[in-house]
Amino acid sequence: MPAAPETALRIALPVPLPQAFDYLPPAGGDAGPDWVGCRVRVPFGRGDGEQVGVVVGLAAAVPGLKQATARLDAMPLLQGELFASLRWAAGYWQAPLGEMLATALPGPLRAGQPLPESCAHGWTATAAGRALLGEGGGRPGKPRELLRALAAGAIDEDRLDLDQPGWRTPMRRLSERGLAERIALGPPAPRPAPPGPVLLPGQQAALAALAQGEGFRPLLLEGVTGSGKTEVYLQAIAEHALAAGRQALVLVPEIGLTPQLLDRFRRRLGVPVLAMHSGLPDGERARAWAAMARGDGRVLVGTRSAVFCPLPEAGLIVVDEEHDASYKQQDGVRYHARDLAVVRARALAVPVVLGSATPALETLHNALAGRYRHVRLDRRAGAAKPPRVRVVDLRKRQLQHGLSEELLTAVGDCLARGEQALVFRNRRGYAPVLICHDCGWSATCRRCDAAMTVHVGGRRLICHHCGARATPPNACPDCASLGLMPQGAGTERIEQALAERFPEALLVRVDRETTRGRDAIERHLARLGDQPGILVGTQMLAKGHDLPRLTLVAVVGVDEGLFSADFRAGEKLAQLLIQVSGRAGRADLPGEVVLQTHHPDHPLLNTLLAGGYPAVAALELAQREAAGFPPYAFLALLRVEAPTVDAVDAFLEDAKAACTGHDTVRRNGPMPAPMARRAGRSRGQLLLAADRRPELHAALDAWLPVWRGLRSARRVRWAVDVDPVDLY
Ligand SMILES: Nc1ncnc2c1ncn2[C@@H]1O[C@H](COP(=O)(O)OP(=O)(O)OP(=O)(O)O)[C@@H](O)[C@H]1O
Ligand SMILES: [Zn+2]
Repeated sequence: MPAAPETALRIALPVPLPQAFDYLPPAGGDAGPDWVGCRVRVPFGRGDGEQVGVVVGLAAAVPGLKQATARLDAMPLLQGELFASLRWAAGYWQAPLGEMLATALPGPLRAGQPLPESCAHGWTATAAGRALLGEGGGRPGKPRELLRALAAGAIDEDRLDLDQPGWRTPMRRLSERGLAERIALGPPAPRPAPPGPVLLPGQQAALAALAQGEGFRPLLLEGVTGSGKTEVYLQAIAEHALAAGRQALVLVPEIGLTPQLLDRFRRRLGVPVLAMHSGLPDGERARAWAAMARGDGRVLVGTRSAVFCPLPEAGLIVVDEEHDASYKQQDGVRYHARDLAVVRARALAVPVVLGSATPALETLHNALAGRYRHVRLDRRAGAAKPPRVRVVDLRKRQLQHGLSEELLTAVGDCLARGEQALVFRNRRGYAPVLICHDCGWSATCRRCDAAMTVHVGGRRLICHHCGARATPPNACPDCASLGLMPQGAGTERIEQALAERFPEALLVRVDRETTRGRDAIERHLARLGDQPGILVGTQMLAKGHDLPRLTLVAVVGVDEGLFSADFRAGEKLAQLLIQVSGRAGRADLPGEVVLQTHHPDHPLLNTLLAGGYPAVAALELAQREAAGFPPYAFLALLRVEAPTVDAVDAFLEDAKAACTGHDTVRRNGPMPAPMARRAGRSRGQLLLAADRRPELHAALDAWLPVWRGLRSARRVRWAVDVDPVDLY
């Protein structure tokens, strides 16, 4: 009888439990250091349940341990800097290590599939296949059709997916008969990279800041829209990655990863540029991950989760639009991709560029404190001039579906010049609320503390928080009056109003209703092309695409943002206004921005108009400091939800009572969440704040285990959000 193994594998599993689990190695295996970082399949839970986990260490074997079923990697999949950074991330964002590691892996790897080959594959006709083609290609049918397609040369599998749907089965038949074979396609030949423009002094200063010194070099590149930040990224990649034989990672916000951008990178860099975003099939994402892990991939451009890519030969990390909220994951493991990117750059000892026209106040604060180098690009590159801004005072004005006569005239003039206008309204639907003109009743969601949005010209009510739908009543349920009226205007109503006023004009609406799927924005914009016309849309249009004929941006409904309770509201509103305004006049045509408001004297608007974003940032920073908010304090939010408010309150009371010691950490609450009911569940929270980050983390490390053990925790769902971006 073989001796029982003395060493067990310590395995992190993707389950919401803080601890790792010990297993014996699979039959015939000896646990040793070469297992660490490899995936294993293990029995877990009841019956024949299984999980794929990652070996995170070794432990002494004790009697009664179960045995792992299989080792899935011969070589560690997670190692070195990436493994260390993920451990750090799990600790920082208070996530179980197993969940953090699972979050970091593309789907197929999480499910236990082998690391895919990093090169693309294709199919080609064999000699026998070509001989058969010479004789006519055999019997008619799908296999013959495919074989004919291969006559001209190998076709890669991505292409086949596009052009020959359902090709795999007939191709297998061809391959079984020895007529076609699968081949690895080598990397495409490098193309000569065309030289970029001569850099402006600001751009040169940015590159010089990166070139200066060694190791970790964080740079805040604060450049107004169109000032040439992307040009800086491109040259920095060429210099610090490609010319040095190293890799570059570029993070972009979800809506910023446009085909236009990828195309620009590919053309200018002359090497293959891998992409990673939510629109790609899982297999493709795993392949990009594998290519970077093996060092075959040189440049990866991706959204939030691309921050988890292995960078064994890292040379540079870029985070574009670093202030963008989409870098923060809002459920599951609530990590922040920008912050992790900076941590990784430090661990990798490489430069990192954080670029934005409107930097997050946290980032700006780091730059002002001297922790980051800071280069400003104050002017647009090329011929484009900054747009002229006009504020339209709405007080006592007649409005047509939320639009003032000034705004409509400006749109009309723009169309008459043969140019394009963007009417921006960050609210989809027909109207934000349906009210009774006689008694003030309004239609609210039965399951949420929120008004229902009016859609389809008033024929449907939809809750934007839980998706509930309802038919509007014919009469007011409270007073039976027939005077029910949609109040305010969303994109749908604005589109209608514009169509009435400009019946001849080409109108394109871009919001979540009209734009499903990744390519939908592209298709909308292609429909508009270079013709005169009007775009109506939400935030989706705030950045990304270059629209050279767009000269007017009209902003409708900024006032909600001026009076929000959210401590970040001012920052967010200023960022949005600047991003949207930046769409006007990007080429040689001058741009104009029209801003409608009932509060033309609001300090935020005045500061923005007089001093731009830097002035707003200074104002907001002073307010944050006075109020003890980030970046001058560090926050963690305990979020709780349950079917009943009693369960929520009971847990929060217990959790707060368990917050012992750590007196420098302020406990605010328990209190209801700003939206106290959502989708039929009650929501509450406890806000923790500290002046120093280590104090906050020490408290969390002490309290979380206690919270987990509370009886009242069983009746609720709860999560800790470290550095929450919003308090909802
Ligand atoms: N040094 C330069 N000389 C001439 N043209 C330039 C220069 N740098 C950038 N440009 C051009 O100016 C335009 C804006 O540049 P770029 O896209 O790099 O700016 P950006 O700051 O990244 O823009 P955005 O804020 O939209 O992300 C582009 O058409 C670009 O080709
Ligand atoms: Zn609802």
